[in-house]
Amino acid sequence: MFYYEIYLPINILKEFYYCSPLEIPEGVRVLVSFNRKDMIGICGTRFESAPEKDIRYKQIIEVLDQQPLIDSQLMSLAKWMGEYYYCSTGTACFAMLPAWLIPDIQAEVRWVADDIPEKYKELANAFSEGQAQKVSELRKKLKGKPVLQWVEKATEEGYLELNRKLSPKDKPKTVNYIHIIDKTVDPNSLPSKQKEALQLIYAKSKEEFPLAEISRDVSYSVVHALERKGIISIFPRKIEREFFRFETSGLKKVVTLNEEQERAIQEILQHKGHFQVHLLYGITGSGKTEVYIPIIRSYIQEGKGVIFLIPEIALTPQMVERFQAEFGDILAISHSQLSDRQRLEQWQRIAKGECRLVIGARSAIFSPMPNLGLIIVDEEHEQSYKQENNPRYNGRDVAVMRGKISDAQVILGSATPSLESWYNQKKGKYLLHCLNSRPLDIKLPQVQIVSLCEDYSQQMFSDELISAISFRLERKEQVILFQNRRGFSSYMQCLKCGELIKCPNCDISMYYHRDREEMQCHYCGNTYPSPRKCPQCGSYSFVYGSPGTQKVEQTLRILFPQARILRLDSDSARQQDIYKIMFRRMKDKEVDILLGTQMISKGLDFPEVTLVGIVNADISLNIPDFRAAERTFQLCTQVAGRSGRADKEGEVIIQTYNPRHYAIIYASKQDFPGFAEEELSHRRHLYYPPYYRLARILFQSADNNLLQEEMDELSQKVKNLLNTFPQGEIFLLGPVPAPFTKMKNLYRWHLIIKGRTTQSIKKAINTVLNEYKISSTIHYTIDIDPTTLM
Ligand SMILES: Nc1ncnc2c1ncn2[C@@H]1O[C@H](COP(=O)(O)OP(=O)(O)OP(=O)(O)O)[C@@H](O)[C@H]1O
Ligand SMILES: [Zn+2]
Repeated sequence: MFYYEIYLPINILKEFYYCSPLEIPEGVRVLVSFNRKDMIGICGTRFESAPEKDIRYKQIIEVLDQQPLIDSQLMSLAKWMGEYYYCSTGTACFAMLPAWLIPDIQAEVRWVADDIPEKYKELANAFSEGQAQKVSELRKKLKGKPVLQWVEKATEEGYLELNRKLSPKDKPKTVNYIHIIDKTVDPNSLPSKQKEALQLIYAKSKEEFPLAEISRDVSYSVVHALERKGIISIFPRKIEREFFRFETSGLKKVVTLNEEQERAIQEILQHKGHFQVHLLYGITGSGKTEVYIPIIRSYIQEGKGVIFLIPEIALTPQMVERFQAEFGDILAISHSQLSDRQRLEQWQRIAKGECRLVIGARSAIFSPMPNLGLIIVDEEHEQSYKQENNPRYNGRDVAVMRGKISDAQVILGSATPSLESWYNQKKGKYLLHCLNSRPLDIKLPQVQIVSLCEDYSQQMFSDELISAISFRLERKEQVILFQNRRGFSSYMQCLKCGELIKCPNCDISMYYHRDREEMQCHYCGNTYPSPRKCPQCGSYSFVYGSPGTQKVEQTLRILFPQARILRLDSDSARQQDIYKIMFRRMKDKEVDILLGTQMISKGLDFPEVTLVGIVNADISLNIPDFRAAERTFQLCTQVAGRSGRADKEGEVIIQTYNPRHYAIIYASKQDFPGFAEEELSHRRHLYYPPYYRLARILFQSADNNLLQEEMDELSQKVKNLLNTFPQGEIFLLGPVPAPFTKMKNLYRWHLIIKGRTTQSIKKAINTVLNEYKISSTIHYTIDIDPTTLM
């Protein structure tokens, strides 16, 4: 008998062992029984004898694969994640696999084929004519047989039909099409709206096309009127969900690299073939992509695999487009629009070595790429690399670890590197490569800081910004305005009694969204119609909080009635494909002013944008978080970098109530090294990262009294904890109520641990969790290297 550690998809930090007479390779799926329920797990380490003598181990019920789905390198990575992030190795393993590979044991299957091949005879016999059965029932009937393996294969081969709970993306999609019946009608004979619509339809010069193509310009009722007149028909058509592609010209861009780019490529390729982390610091618009491409090509030519991480695929179409043109078929694009089925297919193509380059957001770091040689993390400072639910990992840090395990080269690139990476470079752990200028002698934009303090209190736009916008509009150039707050206003308060409209679940003021006339909680998503009168005193007059993009848009439309304005934030982004549309309209110069939240801060490269205005730079500065200055510097520098990227000289105006804040001053000079110097000295004095490591234990409960009692007790115990460490080895903050004291109906407290080393942090966490028995009714989560402490 052999004994195996099995990794289960549950977050219990404990080892689970099962036995089997078979020799099972590490990394294959197995079926086991856990708490009397069938569960799929991943097979781990094998032992020749029982880990503990007096325990009777349960047998592994079924082995699902011959070959490991998780290779030894990814398995080492999963184990490291388990150790480092305090998640179970199982949750880490399952984060690496496409959902389709995790069979639903409660699903129903039906025999659908007419013939029965020899190999499935037994399986087919277990079905009565046309009847559906649960996989678990089949297992009972066919005891000891590889039922799950059969079911998976027979489904694949079309003998069985598995009733999966399909995600919406897997369901076939139906869209309305327009079919032109009568091509001879004179549009002028129709009422004006119908006339315009028909002109548009005829102009398509296609007999059939999706209604969506004209739905921006024509209302449905008008189209419907044409249908009633028998000129056109509207019919639904099932369409394949197409694989996500951006239209590309297909033309490779040819650039002559400048000296700095050449040097960076040379320096990096000197270390080719081995683990080494490189930090590519290049100012905005310096052409980092052109540095990545030859390095990637050089790896691919040698038959090695490359993983390229970007923060959010939908927000970086220009990058994807460039890569598509350059690498074509060997490129796999991993993004959230893929259906489970497509994700599986792509995963298989990568594992087979058909795709040598993967581009995707953080989870692409788990791609089963054989012979991995290079990992690139673009915009490595981005918070979106952090996963905020289990396993709570940071894609950038996992990338570095995967590079180490696979002996691959790692490049972290940014115009505003994280202080962690900058510090590692200063210590010599990472190698630094700089791009200090834009190619073709293109100058950085002129930046002006405008103080809102005296002259403009209460005003959204300064005279400086207004006249700069007018100037650019006159010259038919484009403007980007940045306001990092969505909605209309940050709160709504009764003028008479002071009642603030709060979220009942979270006890936080709700945002007012004028477009939908509703109040929204930006933390839990709760919404309700905005009140006409105060729910407390019945008065009809309200004051509104700080303006969001909707309010800015309203003001802009009054100030510049002629301008074509496009607002882009996650409210407007709900309309499908809005980002793609924005991209095209900006390129075709159908937009004069693009207004948006941080969604527009990344990677945009439009040659006609010559003015960037930051409406209020203080939004991110006022958050009570030690990263506030860093975030503000990053956002301001990145947005400012969208201006003047081609031959027309650019300009930036930053409006702020903190004109002398170092984050804003350094951002106005695009001086990252200067900012880093100053910020690092603050961090050192306050024992924050990168000098100390940070961990946060968040305690939550629906019962506030119970939570408080437990936390009082914990703070007594925690006092002793400090004495078990040498002085300065760790620092503890709390337990105290978290800045958001209540969220989604749960009360929240946290304990923040700062430690000089990972080991000290671990020791402290283990003591708190294992020795200070905290009531099991209190839910806790551990966040290592948290990006937010709210
Ligand atoms: N050597 C070069 N000659 C001419 N144009 C170049 C050269 N290198 C890059 N470019 C162009 O400069 C623009 C900016 O390049 P890229 O988008 O790679 O910059 P980046 O460093 O990623 O900037 P950001 O961090 O601001 O997104 C692109 O349009 C790119 O095609
Ligand atoms: Zn809420």
